[in-house]
Amino acid sequence: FSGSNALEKFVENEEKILSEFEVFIKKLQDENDYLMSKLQSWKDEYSQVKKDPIKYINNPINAFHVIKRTTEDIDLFELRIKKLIDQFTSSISSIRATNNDLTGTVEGIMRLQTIYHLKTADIINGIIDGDKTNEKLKPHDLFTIAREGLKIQDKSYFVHEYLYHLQKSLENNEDEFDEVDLDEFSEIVEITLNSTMIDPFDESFEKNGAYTVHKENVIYSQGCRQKIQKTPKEAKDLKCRYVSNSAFSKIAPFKVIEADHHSNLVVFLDVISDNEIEMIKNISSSKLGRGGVFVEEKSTKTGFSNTRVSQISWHYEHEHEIVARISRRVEDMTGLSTKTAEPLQVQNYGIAGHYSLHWDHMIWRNEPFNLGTGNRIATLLFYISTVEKGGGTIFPFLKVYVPAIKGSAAFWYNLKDSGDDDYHTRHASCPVILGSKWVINKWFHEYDQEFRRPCKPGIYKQEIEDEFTKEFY
Ligand SMILES: O=C(O)CCC(=O)C(=O)O
Ligand SMILES: [Fe+2]
Repeated sequence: FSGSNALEKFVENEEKILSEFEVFIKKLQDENDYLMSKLQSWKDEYSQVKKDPIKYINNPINAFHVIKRTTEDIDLFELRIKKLIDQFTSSISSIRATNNDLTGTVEGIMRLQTIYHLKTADIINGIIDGDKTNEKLKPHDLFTIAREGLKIQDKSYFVHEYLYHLQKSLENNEDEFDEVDLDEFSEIVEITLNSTMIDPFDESFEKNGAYTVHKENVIYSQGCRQKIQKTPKEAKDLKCRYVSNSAFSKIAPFKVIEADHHSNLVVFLDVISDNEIEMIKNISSSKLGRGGVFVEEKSTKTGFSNTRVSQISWHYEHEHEIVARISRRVEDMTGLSTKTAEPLQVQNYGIAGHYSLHWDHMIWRNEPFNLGTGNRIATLLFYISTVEKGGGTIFPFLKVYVPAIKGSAAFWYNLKDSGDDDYHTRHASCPVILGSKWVINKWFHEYDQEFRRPCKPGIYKQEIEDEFTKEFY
């Protein structure tokens, strides 16, 4: 569920699963014939018993037969059926989705609801952020969503809503009762009623203890809903221009839109072709795997988290000519050296895939966060697909929303020219509502940029407790 590339495989696999299911049913039918004939001979034998049961059982051979029929013979039937089921299970085990995929997809739907304020009633009717699709949720779907929702933190508000709609449809349509296990249903209702509900649409910041987290979530939602924008006055000095940072780009300058002067955030247009994009996607497809994040404060321990739902792959210049070509281009675009940069990172987002607010640079300088060649001074982010709905990159503290448009690229400095953290560059990849999102990241390090971006004196701070924290949190 975490990448659209992987999701496409599910669709291909569904056809294979269908045909395996057909094979299985055919085998069950054959088995049915065999069992019917076995049943008949058992009945024939039993008709002997019925004539005179006491006389029958007093013969030790008959006694043996009764016992055998009701032990080993039954075991053999069970074994035959179990073997068929096992065969079916193993034939689809590597191509079916997992329970984890199911929970992840439900979590994705609820994430879209939380961030984009999508109403449960609309989702049930197939209305996705105002777009009427023909896909509706059936009562049993509501049951599954509610059950899976209970496994996810802070989603009891939606679980409650799905259950309410399920209850209503059960009342109106008696037939559907069969499809829902009512014992399990009442258990879920009870658990939900006993859990604390957090209203995801509550935008007041004064929340019981969870002040910072809550405020950050509200900012994330407001940013993705494009409610955080520069005023015309703040935007008045931003221009569109051509840049040429190298001999090559003097001949073919790049088109650039200035998005924010503070972090030199700019958006390049038409900097990677469809053909190049296809090549990149081809080399990454087989390498993509779930992207991780640091999971513990002040530790380099990484793991999977619902704050980053995407698949990534890394590519070195020697791997393929296209990687080297893009690496040369990023130097031309930015005027920075790639000598100390990280390999290209391709990232593919899946259902409601996103990357919540974060900084790209390391906010701790000491071991083990020292990258060896300085911190991540700048980021270049290519958009290699146009996302139908959602999926833009937000910089809420710069009041910038960059839409995901195929062929464009965002560039910004994570560090001030003093080398200090620029906390205002905190950014996020908004959840994809409709469509699929692919990006390429290039992270530049500080070393080797000495003459390209000379440093200036500044105050070096170890901790985040600076003016940014005071200003926003
Ligand atoms: O995909 C995006 O829009 C942002 C990705 C990002 O911030 C990252 O990978 O660090
Ligand atoms: Fe980032």
